[in-house]
Amino acid sequence: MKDIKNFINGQYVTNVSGKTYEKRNPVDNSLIGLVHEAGQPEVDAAVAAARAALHGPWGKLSVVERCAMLDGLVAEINHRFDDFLQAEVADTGKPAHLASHIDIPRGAANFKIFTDTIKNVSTESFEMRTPDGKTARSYGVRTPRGVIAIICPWNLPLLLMTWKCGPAMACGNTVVVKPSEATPSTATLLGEVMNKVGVPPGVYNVVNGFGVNSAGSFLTAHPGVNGITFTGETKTGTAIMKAAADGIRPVSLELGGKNAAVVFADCDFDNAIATVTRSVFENCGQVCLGTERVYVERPIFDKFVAALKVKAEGMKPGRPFDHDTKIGPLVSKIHQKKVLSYYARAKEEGATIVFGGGVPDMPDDLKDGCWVEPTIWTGLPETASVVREEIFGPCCHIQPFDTEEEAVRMANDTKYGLATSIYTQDISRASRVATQIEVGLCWINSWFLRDLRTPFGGSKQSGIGREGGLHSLEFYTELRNVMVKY
Ligand SMILES: O=C(O)C(=O)/C=C/C=C/O
Repeated sequence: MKDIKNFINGQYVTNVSGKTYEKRNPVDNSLIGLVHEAGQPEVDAAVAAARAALHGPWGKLSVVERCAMLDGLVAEINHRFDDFLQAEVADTGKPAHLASHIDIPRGAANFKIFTDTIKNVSTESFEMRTPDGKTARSYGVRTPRGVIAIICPWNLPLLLMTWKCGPAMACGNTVVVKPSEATPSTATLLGEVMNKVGVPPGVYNVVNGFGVNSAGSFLTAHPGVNGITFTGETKTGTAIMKAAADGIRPVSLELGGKNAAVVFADCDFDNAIATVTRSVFENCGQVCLGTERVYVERPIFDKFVAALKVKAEGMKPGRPFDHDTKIGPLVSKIHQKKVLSYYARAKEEGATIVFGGGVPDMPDDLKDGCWVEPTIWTGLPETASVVREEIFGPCCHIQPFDTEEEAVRMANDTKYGLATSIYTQDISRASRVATQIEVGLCWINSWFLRDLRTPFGGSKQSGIGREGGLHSLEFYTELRNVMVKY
């Protein structure tokens, strides 16, 4: 059984309270280990260590020296690929082939993109004539924002944590990470790698625990935190934004979504089916960019529904390292209960259940896992709960449309604005629709393709700010203007 501790000032520590909670494997509910819950004393210690590290050896490194150290981190994460893979799969239950193609490679790539970017960034400079006939020159200076609180989710634990740690540390900040209580292992393991490559103590800290009245709220309320970056549900984002207001701390928020796919009759049908299958069911539907609303032009509606049903039927659930496993469980019993409540709601509201809608019949040794069936609905109005609310499971509702205007109106009819995918071979229509849909990210004939230099983030209630490439500088640095007269 694992002993999952906090990582503060370069040391693995338990806590003053002695409080622990069980971390169970979502595949079969077996006990993975006990997590030592960080309380106010541990959060205070982590923030103090991060503050001290800003002014220690870390703060004295040049940007090139800092990026060289982080490149060592990239190599060590890749060297310990299997350790991260085992930890991530145990915490989440996701298929090993998914974690080994997405989660773990991105754990390293999320540092590399920023060590490549940050050391090549320049700042602006202007010259002006002064009223007394002399000259004045301005130049920009970027400095680290300070201590960054990183609150990250359970669906892509390593990916989404390093997507924030990468730019934060490359820009010279120090961090206190609060992983989801459901997935503490890879963030905690990363502490070993930080020590191995010589990242000074206090630069990277991990406090494990829950949100409300726990490590999460202690951290976001802490006056020693200079900025808060969060990926997760919109209602938690609202609470974090309120906490950040005290002390005027900036936030970078990537929140919930109710993402649409818009499929026109002229699409490459096989590509549309294959890609929508991924965007609905990948990671058991637990991807913030995933699709839960599918709009299909009427001439191909029946054909599309039938083809997606065949894909859902082929989604064999199973153990992560079984080669024929196509889909894993949800991350926890709590989340399984939430998703099944929406499955029941859809039935009550009169949905046609094309496929799924319940719990798959699993072998006895897996029956106690957090399993749900991949599910497809049709026949509901746009006002139905499963069409309006984020479920975050392997499910979607498919709605026919007759005109481009109708498709855009339905896709935009949501408080969210994270991601959309559009399927058509008419490039003019693709661009026309893509610029009308109110989201932060729009893929055409594709999904979840990621160029890490591009702006990433949500519109409306799906978030604030953009992270990626140079865009991360806005949140992870302070920009100072210096003027000299001569
Ligand atoms: O790909 C990324 O950088 C990213 O942030 C993915 C987010 C997925 C959320 O569930």
